[in-house]
This record gives sequence, structure tokens and C-alpha cells, in this order.
Amino acid sequence: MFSVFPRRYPWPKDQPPNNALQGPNIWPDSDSLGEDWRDSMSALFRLMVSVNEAVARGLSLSLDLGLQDLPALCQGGDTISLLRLFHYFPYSNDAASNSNSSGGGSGGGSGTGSGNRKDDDDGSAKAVASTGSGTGEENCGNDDTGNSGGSSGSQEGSGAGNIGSSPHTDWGLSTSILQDGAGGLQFLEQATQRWVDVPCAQEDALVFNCGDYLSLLSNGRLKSPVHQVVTTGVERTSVVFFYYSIPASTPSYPSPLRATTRVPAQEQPQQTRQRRRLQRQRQPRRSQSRASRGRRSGRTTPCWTSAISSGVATLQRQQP
Ligand SMILES: O=C(O)CCC(=O)C(=O)O
Ligand SMILES: [Fe+2]
Repeated sequence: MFSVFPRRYPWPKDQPPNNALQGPNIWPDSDSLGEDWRDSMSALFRLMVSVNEAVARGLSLSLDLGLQDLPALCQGGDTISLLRLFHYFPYSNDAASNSNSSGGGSGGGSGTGSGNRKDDDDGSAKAVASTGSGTGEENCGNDDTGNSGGSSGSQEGSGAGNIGSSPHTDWGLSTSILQDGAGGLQFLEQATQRWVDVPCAQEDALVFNCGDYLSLLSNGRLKSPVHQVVTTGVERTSVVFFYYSIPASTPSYPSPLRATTRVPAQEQPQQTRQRRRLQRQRQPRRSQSRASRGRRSGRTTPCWTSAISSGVATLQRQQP
């Protein structure tokens, strides 16, 4: 796999960066990529920021918080977020047997193992291969990985395929992925511990992925799923946007959004429930914020969680 380059925020040349992640872009030679290329990438970067900001607003509401509560913790994130273009070379198991394995992971995540994607910065993955598995319920172009090893895709047994990006979670707030028709992106379904293919038939579909930071902020209510990329006999390209929060706005743990972690009413002492009921009766409902309403009622509120349904990576509403 080859990372073309990280596309960072268009930081002004005369302004010193506030932290190590900020700074001007270093663009590849424009001659080889054409005149319009930088503009296209810049426009895509801005679009990805907008999409992720909009999703953050939606997630904030789904956590029973105010519209801007979650986005407020992502202020300035666009100055350190990354847009990366990946090229996964066609890969066969024959090549794997002649290669050494080494550490993996990816530009925006933490993981183990190895892959045949070559990351050119961030000190992460080195080129090479491993025997991995990657079997999914839907074979999304994985002709030489799907179900060939008989291990049906548990994380332990992920051995039959070719790992393009080893199992990892992304550490930012969220990740948005555009993949081509080659497929290969898989999520580990928690309930079954099986790898499930993310459908790739629709090339303009944007896959949204919760990151570790979002998981921390929501006190685990939003899951940061383990995922990987398996490669096949055909080359694959993906466009991946890692949306980060700026360190200065990163709160300490536990999350200031800890109100989203609700204790079910039946688990609370009787006295506490009575006192809260009285408080609710005294306070007109109109004047209560969404968050405090949920807190006072002591109910578990629905949340969105990254999940796999019929092989589709979606955000699913989870009922209490
Ligand atoms: O290339 C992809 O589709 C996803 C890559 C990925 O998960 C990552 O770089 O963190
Ligand atoms: Fe990832």
C-alpha cells in the first residue's frame, strides 16, 4: 500500500504553527499531477471537514446533548486533520511467503501486524506482507481472500488473505473513507468476532467511522471499531480523511460529556430517584436542556454506535 501524501490544512506560510501537527503542506511535483490537482484536493479537504462537522452535530444530538456540545470539542480540528490517498498494490500469497513481516498500523490509527501498504510518513507501517485472513460475509472483490482459509474471519484466525492495513482502530474523532470497487475494507463485528466486508459497489458512498477520541468523549457509547484492509489480485485505491481535534481543545479524561453515560433508573438508589422526580416536577420541562432532561430522568438514552448490519458499516441507533 502506498500513501501518496497527507493533505493538511492550508496553513499560512508566515504564521508559526502552534503544534507539531500544523504547518504548510508539502505538495508533490505539480507537473506530474496536473494543474488542477491541488485545487481538487483542497476542495475535497474542505468538503470532508464540513461532512465530519455535520456528523459531529448529529452525533451530539443523538447523545442527547446540545447541537454544538460535541463540535465545540473539535474546534480547530481542521488545522491538523489529514486527507490521505492510498494505493494498495495487487498482492498475492506467493509474495507473502517471500517477505518479512513487520509492524503495521496506519496513518490515523493504532494497530498491530503488517500490511502491504507502504506508509511514507507518520512513522507507521512498513511495506510487506503477512498471512492474514479476512473473510467476510460478502465477497467484495476479495477473490483470493474471501473464505478461502476456512477460518471465517475471526480476528484470531485472520490468516487466509492479504493484509493491506493491519487490524487497528483510528485514534481521531472520526474517519471518512471513499473506496473504489476493489473492496477490501472490513470491520470486526463485535458480537461474532467475524470480519465483515464493507460493501464497495457504490463508489460514491462515504463510510463513516468513529475514532478512539469519539469513543472516549462519549464514554464508550460510540464504539471505535477494529477494522482492516485486505488486498486482492487487483489494485485498490481509497481516499481517507482523518478528522482530529486540536490538542489545545482536547479535554482531560473523563470526558466533559460524561453526562452521556447514564445509569439506568433501576440501578439507582430509590431515594435518588425520588429526589430527581421531585426536581423534575418543580422545574418546567421547557427550561431544561436536552442533556439535563436525560440526566434528570435517569433513563438510558438512545445512542449511535458504529455497527455492522448485513455487512454494511453504518451508524445504528441503539435503544436503551
Ligand atoms: O484504505 C482504507 O480503506 C482504510 C484505511 C484505514 O483504515 C486507515 O488508514 O486507517
Ligand atoms: Fe483506519
